[in-house]
Amino acid sequence: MVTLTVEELSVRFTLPDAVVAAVSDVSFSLVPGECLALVGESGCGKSVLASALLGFLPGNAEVAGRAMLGPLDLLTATDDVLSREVRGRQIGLVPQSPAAHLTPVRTARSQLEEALRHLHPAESRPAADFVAARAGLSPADLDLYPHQLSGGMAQRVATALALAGDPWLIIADEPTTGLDRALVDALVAELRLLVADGRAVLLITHDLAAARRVADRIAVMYAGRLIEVGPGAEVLDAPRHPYARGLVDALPDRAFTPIRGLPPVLTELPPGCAFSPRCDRVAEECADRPPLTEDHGHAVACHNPC
Ligand SMILES: Nc1ncnc2c1ncn2[C@@H]1O[C@H](COP(=O)(O)OP(=O)(O)OP(=O)(O)O)[C@@H](O)[C@H]1O
Ligand code: NI
Repeated sequence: MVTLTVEELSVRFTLPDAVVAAVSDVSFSLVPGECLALVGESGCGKSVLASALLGFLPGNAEVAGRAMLGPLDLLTATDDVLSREVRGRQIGLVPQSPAAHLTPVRTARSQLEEALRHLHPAESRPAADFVAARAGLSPADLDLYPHQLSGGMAQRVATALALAGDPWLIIADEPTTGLDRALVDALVAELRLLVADGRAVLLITHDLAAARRVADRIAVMYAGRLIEVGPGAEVLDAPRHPYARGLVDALPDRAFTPIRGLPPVLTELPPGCAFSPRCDRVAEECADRPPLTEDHGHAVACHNPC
C-alpha cells in the first residue's frame, strides 16, 4: 500500500527585504481510504503545502524536510519525475478556483480527453464519460464550454480532470468556495465516495462543517504550523488548542464570536507560540514554542490546552 509521509516540511519564500515562513515543520501521513482535512485561516500556508507536494513552488521558495510517496521524496524529485510519475497519476490536484484552470475556448470533454490521452495508453484508456460520471457529471455536461459551467460544474470538471489518471491521492484545495449548500452536500458525498473507493483525500478548506462531514482526521494550521491534529469529531467537538477552539466558536451555529486580533505576519513570527498574542490562555511558558504532543491519536501544540 502506498502512503504519503510528510516529515518536518518547511517552506520559506525569500523576498527582497524579508523571508516569509509559509510552512514550518509540518508532519503528517495519509493512507488510502482516509481523508485528512487541513483547516485554518486565509494565508496560514495550506495551499503552499499542497504546492510543495506537487513541485509547484516558485523559484524564490526554499523547501526543507521530506515528503515520501512510497520510496520517492517529492521534495527532492526532479520536475521530470514529478510530471511523469506523480502529477495526475499518483496525486490528482483539484486546484483552488478551478474555473481559472480550464481553457476557455475548448469544451470540458476536449480537455478531459486530452488529459486521458496524456495519462493512458490507447488500449487501456478509460472513456471520458466514465471518468466524468465518477465526478458527478453527465455526458451532456461534458459538451459545455467553461463559460457555460456553473461554479459547481466547473468544480466537477476539475475533479474529473484530477481523476483522469486514476490517482490514489486527491488534493482538493478549497473545493466548497462559492458553492451553495446543495452543491456542498453533493461535493461532500462525492469526496466520501472517493475515500470509500480506497483513495486518499487531502481536503484543504476553511469550511469546518464540510471538513467534519468528509474528514476522518482534521489538522488545524496556524501561521504555517500544525497546532492540533486528531479525529474530526474530537477536534471540532472538543478542541484542545485555544486557536482551534476559537475557530469553532466563530461558527455561525456556535457562539459566533470571532477570534480577537489578527493573524500573524509570516515575515516576523515570534520565537514562541505564534498564537500567544491573541490567546486568552497565554502563560509565561508560551514564550517557548510548544511541541506538537500526541495523546491517544490526538495531538496538540499548546502549553495550556483547553
Ligand atoms: N510566491 C510567494 N512569495 C512570497 N510569499 C508567498 C508566495 N506564495 C504564497 N506566499 C505567502 O505564503 C503564505 C501562505 O499562503 P497560502 O496560499 O498557502 O495560504 P492559504 O492557507 O492557502 O490561504 P487561503 O485560504 O487564502 O487560500 C501567505 O502569507 C502568502 O502570502
Ligand atoms: Ni489557499
